[in-house]
Amino acid sequence: MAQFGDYQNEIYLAGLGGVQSKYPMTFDELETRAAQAMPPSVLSYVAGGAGDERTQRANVAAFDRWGLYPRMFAGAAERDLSVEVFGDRWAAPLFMAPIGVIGICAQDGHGDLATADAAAATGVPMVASTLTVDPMEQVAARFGETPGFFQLYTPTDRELAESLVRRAEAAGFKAIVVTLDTWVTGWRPRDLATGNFPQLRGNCLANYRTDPVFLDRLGRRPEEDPAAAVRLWAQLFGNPLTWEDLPWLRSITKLPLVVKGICHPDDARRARDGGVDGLYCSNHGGRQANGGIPALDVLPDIVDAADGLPVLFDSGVRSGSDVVKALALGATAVGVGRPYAYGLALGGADGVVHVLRSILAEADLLMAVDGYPTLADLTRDSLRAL
Ligand SMILES: Cc1cc2nc3c(=O)[nH]c(=O)nc-3n(C[C@H](O)[C@H](O)[C@H](O)COP(=O)(O)O)c2cc1C
Ligand SMILES: CC(C)CC(=O)C(=O)O
Repeated sequence: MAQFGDYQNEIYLAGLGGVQSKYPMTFDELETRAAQAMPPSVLSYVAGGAGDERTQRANVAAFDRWGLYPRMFAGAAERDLSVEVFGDRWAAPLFMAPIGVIGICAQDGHGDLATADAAAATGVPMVASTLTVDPMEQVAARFGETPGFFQLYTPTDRELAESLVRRAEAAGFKAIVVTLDTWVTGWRPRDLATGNFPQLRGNCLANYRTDPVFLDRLGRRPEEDPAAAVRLWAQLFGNPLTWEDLPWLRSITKLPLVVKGICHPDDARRARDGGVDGLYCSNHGGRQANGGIPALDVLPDIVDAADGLPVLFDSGVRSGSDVVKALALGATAVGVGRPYAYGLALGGADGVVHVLRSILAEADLLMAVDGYPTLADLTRDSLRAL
């Protein structure tokens, strides 16, 4: 049976044949090399966070406070990392978190399509942002057999929101992920310093300029007046939802509904009671609020409050061992964010595939050497607080 850890052998065999991997093997080197490959404003957009980025750093550091117990005589020669998520069996509990305007991270500007290609090649699902550079239908068409989710930034115009969701359903997305923490962007000093953040807007309109409701509101073709399209987008972009809106959100799709940004157990309980199908514990990678709590620290409380509902998790995941720890703390599946954006900057779809395969290989080999043959073997008791 093929195992994710086999990627290690491939790399060693290539090395024996005199071919060294063209991609970095650690996150730090990945970020350093990607930084050289990206235009400064794109780099500051991807790498930066809110305020002095304490929460962003704390997300990463939180993983250091847990250690995995090694278990012997466990016979983990073969591992099964597969997991069922909303009726689909994924080969591994890993997915690509939504990254708005990810297209601009690729050298050719079509990073959404390249990310979808990487999803098809690896079986690792992509959560496509509302803010893609290419329309969602084109992104979804590249998924192959791999399921994909659509992430909704809920516009103030309900009809527009419903239209985006209808299109996502028709395009074959398997779930709707509504992001609750970014109806306005947080204070982001790096973007403020480059002053280029607004330019991103021109690149993130694909799903709007192809939407009948948006076009109706615009009243003319976007090419006729691109600035007007950007203005309308900015005006409609973010809706500060309240609990009163949850029944409406629930009503606009038959697909599984997941809410992203849940970091308090009371919110988790209330969302569960409101009929969502999954919770997504994330603090947006520290890009929205600084001075917050590392997402990993609240994950166990969210899992308890979820009371059996699937819990997706991201924020600070940099390696396979991070993935294993988040799973042991109860995540159903774990999201990779910035690392795959850097892979994209270095090698397009191929670079993303390398990042995902490396993370999966490390997770798989850790489960092998530490004696955890299946995900069910990973529990909170597998971890010791350091
Ligand atoms: C450049 C960038 C753009 C993002 N855009 C979105 C987005 O469009 N929608 C969304 O829900 N989250 C977005 N996020 C947040 C990610 O989904 C995820 O929560 C975050 O990257 C996790 O933090 P990490 O990358 O440090 O692990 C974005 C993150 C980055 C780095
Ligand atoms: C353009 C932004 C609103 C996308 C986003 O969610 C982010 O930058 O974190």
